[in-house]
This record gives sequence, structure tokens and C-alpha cells, in this order.
Amino acid sequence: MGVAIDVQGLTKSFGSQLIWNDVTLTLPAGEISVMLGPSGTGKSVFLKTLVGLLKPDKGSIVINGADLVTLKEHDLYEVRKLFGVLFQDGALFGSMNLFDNVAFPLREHTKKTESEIRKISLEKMELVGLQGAEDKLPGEISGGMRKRAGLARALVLDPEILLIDEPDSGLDPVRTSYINQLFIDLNAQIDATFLIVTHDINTARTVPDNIGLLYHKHLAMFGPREMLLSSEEPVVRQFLNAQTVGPIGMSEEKDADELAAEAASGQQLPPLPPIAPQLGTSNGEPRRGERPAGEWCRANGVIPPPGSFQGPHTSVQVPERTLDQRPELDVGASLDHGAAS
Ligand SMILES: Nc1ncnc2c1ncn2[C@@H]1O[C@H](COP(=O)(O)OP(=O)(O)OP(=O)(O)O)[C@@H](O)[C@H]1O
Repeated sequence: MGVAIDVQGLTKSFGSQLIWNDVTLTLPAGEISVMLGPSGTGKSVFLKTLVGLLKPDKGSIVINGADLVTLKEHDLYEVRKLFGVLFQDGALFGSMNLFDNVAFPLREHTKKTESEIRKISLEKMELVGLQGAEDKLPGEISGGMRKRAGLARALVLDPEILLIDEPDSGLDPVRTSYINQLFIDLNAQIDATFLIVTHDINTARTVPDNIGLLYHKHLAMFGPREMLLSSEEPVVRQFLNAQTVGPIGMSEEKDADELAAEAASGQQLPPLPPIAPQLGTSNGEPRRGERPAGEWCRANGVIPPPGSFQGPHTSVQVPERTLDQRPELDVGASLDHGAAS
């Protein structure tokens, strides 16, 4: 279970508006990847393109040897069954109760009997902690419950790929933690490939195996979590540390004058914070894509910031870093776990 998605040279525009150009990355099978980026950089457009709802101008999206971009409508329909998608608001039908919402894809896309549908739907509702809420209408429940109902619905067809758009939008930090834990536990149980779009920096730091950053109409970087979290690239540092100092401005990237003024006033990005330990499963079983903490840093001669990986269960020794071994912008767009083994 869980398939890799191999994206090569993907480009998307709407009319004359280029959204992103030449995006190349591999989402590794069974791992959790997070896509970050300032508002409007086309993260949702990327998810919709992956699932075939939007057609790219150029490039390929290869899953199990088939390129989604060139598939005929009928074959695309079949490949789409590999996907479960959780949209921002759960995208539930307001007039249907939660059970009927969750059962909907099974009734639409399978020939299962009503008793089979009931069994599967209740099982997925239990998985996301919604047992007992079957008869509630979407309008009667909280945003967090709606997201979990959307997740149960995304799971009923046993997807091999889960695309999740801003699961934390509108959730308080505690519920965000619960839903993040749910993703990690689900990933360990069902072994699907996850791609999560988020603005939540804590989620980005602790949940994924891999992180990508869309910025200025391209994929600025994509790679193992430790690579991004130890990166000295200004745009990565600014974004992952939620700073105003750096190349990203309020509406777009800052121009040379603004950056010069920032430098002249002595404003600098603060030092990198420690790399937090990756969140584990709640039952202590290893994650699908689990690697020893600090492994990427060790393999690449990068010293993580002081205090990194200091969690309840981890304490790691890493060697001296040589600066010229640091990853550079753009070069990490394809994963190189081989280097880390
Ligand atoms: N169907 C469409 N037709 C035309 N333009 C679109 C369409 N869908 C999205 N866009 C444009 O693409 C750009 C990227 O939108 P998208 O929603 O993917 O950004 P995002 O990175 O997900 O933003 P946010 O973080 O704010 O949710 C926006 O300028 C948006 O207006």
C-alpha cells in the first residue's frame, strides 16, 4: 500500500497568470510530506492538479507507471480512485447526516451492499473518533468534527494517496495537535502516501517526513524534514521561523531596495531554532518512514542547531558541519534518502 507520485517539470497557469513553473519532486510511497508556501503561491492548485481536477500546461505526474496528465478520461477516473482528498472545510453535504456523507463515495463508486457500506462507514467514523455522531448534520457540529468527518469520507475507498488541504485552518492548537496525531497514526495503520498543505509551522516542523516550499512561482526546495529545518536559505529560514525579516514580503517577494533597507537597519534573521523531534505514533509503533533522529544531518555533515532532537525519547550526537555541504536552493527538489542511509 502507498504509492510514490513522481512529478516532473509541472507548470500551471491560468491565462497569462503563471502559478508555478517546472515543479519536480517525488512524494515517497507511504511517507508524509508537507507543502508550505506563502498565501497565493498555488498550493491548493498543486493538490487539485495532482488529483487531476486541473490540467497542467506542461509536465508529468506518474503514479504506478501511468502519467495522469496524458491519461484518457476513463483511465483517469480509475487512477483517481487511489486518491482520498480532504478539502479545507471537509466539503460535506449540508443536508446529509454524517453517516450518509461518509457513506456517499461507497454508494457512488462501488456496488457494495448497504450492510457492507454500513460496516465500512462506521469503521472509518470510529477510526477518526466520530462514533455516536452518525445522525448529526454538518451544521450542528464543530469545525474539527467536520474535518474528521471529511477525513472519514476520504478514507472509505481505502485510498493509497491522501491529499489534505489546510487541516488546521479554523482549529485551535489543541485540536490541531489531535488531528496531526490522527494523521500520523493513520499513516502507520493504512500506509498511504500523505501530502498535507499547511500554514501551521508547528505541524510542518514535527509531522512530516519531507517538506516542500512553494515560493515565487517555483518549488524553492523539497526534501527530508531535517534538510529544510537546518537550511540556511533565507526564504526557507524566514518561512519556517515565521519572521518578517527575509525575502518574503506582505503581498509578494520584497524588492532589492526593501532588502537593502532591511540590511542597512541591521535587521537579521534570528538563529535557527532547534529541530524538534518528529512526532511519533500514539501507540509507540514506528512510523512508516521513520529514520533515526539526526540521520540526514549526520549523512550530510550538517550540524543541527543546538538543542535539536531533544525530546522525551531522543538525544542524538552529530558531527561538525561544513558549510559548503549545506543544501542549496533548488537542488533539493528530488529526494535523496539514499544519502541518508
Ligand atoms: N480555477 C481557477 N481559475 C483561475 N485562477 C485560479 C483558479 N484557482 C486558483 N486560482 C488562482 O491561483 C492562485 C493560487 O491559488 P491557491 O488557492 O492554489 O493558493 P494557495 O497557495 O493555496 O493560497 P492560500 O495559502 O491562501 O490558501 C491564486 O491567485 C488564485 O486566484
